[in-house]
This record gives sequence, C-alpha cells and structure tokens, in this order.
Amino acid sequence: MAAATIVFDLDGTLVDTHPDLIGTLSWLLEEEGLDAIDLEAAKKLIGHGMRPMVENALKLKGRGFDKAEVDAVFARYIAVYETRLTRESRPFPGMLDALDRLADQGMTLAVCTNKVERLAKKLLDELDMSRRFAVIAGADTYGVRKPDPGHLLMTLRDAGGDPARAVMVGDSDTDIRAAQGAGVPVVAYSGGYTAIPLASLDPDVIIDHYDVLPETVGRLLSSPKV
Ligand SMILES: O=C(O)COP(=O)(O)O
Ligand SMILES: [Mg+2]
Repeated sequence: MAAATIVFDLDGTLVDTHPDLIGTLSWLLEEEGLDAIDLEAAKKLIGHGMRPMVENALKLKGRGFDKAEVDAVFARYIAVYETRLTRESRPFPGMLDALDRLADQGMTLAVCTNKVERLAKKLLDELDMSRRFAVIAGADTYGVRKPDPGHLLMTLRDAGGDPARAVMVGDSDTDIRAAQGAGVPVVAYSGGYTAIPLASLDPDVIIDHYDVLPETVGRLLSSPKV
C-alpha cells in the first residue's frame, strides 16, 4: 500500500502565528491613525492569506482604500512582518511530537498554506521545521489557493502522494472546503483561528489537542470514505 501523506495548514494549525501576524497588524493600524482591533476579531481574519487579512482589517475600521493604497499599506505590513515572523510564534502544544510520530510511521508530511510560499518557508526555517516536510506550498505556488481543492491536490502530487491515502489537517473553512472538494478526509483543530464554528463545516473529526492526532489520522486512513 502507498505511504500515506498528511498535509498541514500553517497559520493556526502547525504554528500559533497570531501574536506576530496581529502584532504587526496592530502596529499598522496605529501607523494609519486607526483604532486598535480586538484580538478575537483579528484572529478571525487569518486563514485566507495576509492581504485579505490586512484589507478586511482596514474595512472593519471603516477606512475605504483604493487598490493602490491597499498595495502600499500591504507592502509596509509585509516588510515589518518579515522581520518578526517568529518573534513570538511557536508550534502548537503537542505538534512536534505528533509530527515525529507520524514520520516514524513512514508517513510523508507536507504543508499547504495561504501564506505566500517564501514567507511560509522562511517561518518554518526559523523554527527548524522545514526539513520535516516534503513540500511547502503557498498561496502563490500554483496560482490557486485554498479553498480551491487544486491547491491541496497539487501539493499532494508534488509530495508524491495519493488523495486516496491522504489526510488534511487544518483550522479554518478554507482547509475544510479544500479537503472536501478534493475528497480527502480532514481533521479540524479547535485551537486555531476559524471565523466559522468548525462543527458547521462538517470536518471528519474535530480535535482539541495534537496528542490524539496520530491515532485520529490512523483511524481516518483505515476507514476510507464511501
Ligand atoms: O491567512 C494566512 O496568512 C494563511 O493562512 P493558513 O496558513 O491558515 O492557510
Ligand atoms: Mg489556518
């Protein structure tokens, strides 16, 4: 039987990136003379990519920007965020052990994130995590991004995987919808940043801690969808 491939989302799934994503956002809003954003509201903006996050935060604060202005503000966001990718961001509790256990079972690991590929790789390099993954595919890697199932399917292809022997692990609607569209079972992690209640998105399983990830993945792989 082909080795299984487990594909992970990054922000809110592998790494708790919100302190640096939102820290940079707070800095930007202050620079623009706008009110601070509530932490829980800001977390819900994560998952569709950084530009939508910045654009939606500006909209929430009632500021209408044209495209050129958003371009300029977003460029400033990225320039600062890049300097503090891992100042406070760390893997979620239990994640590194879970990755070790999955790899020990011979599974191939990959990343499919709506972060741009360059920053995703840089962030995972800084945390010494990149070497664990066969592929790190970002929002700009293939020209399609989650929830488009093509993003997940091309990540699987490049990891040498088979959608029939794969599991997606994510925290948001984008991950769950991409997996459902690709016909890949999906584990939703409740510690991430979803804007929509996870149960209403109908993932195969919701987990609250990564201690149970290896057994959950094993169960999903042994009971293929009908
Ligand atoms: O919103 C983002 O920047 C990317 O998010 P993701 O890693 O959860 O896909
Ligand atoms: Mg996410």
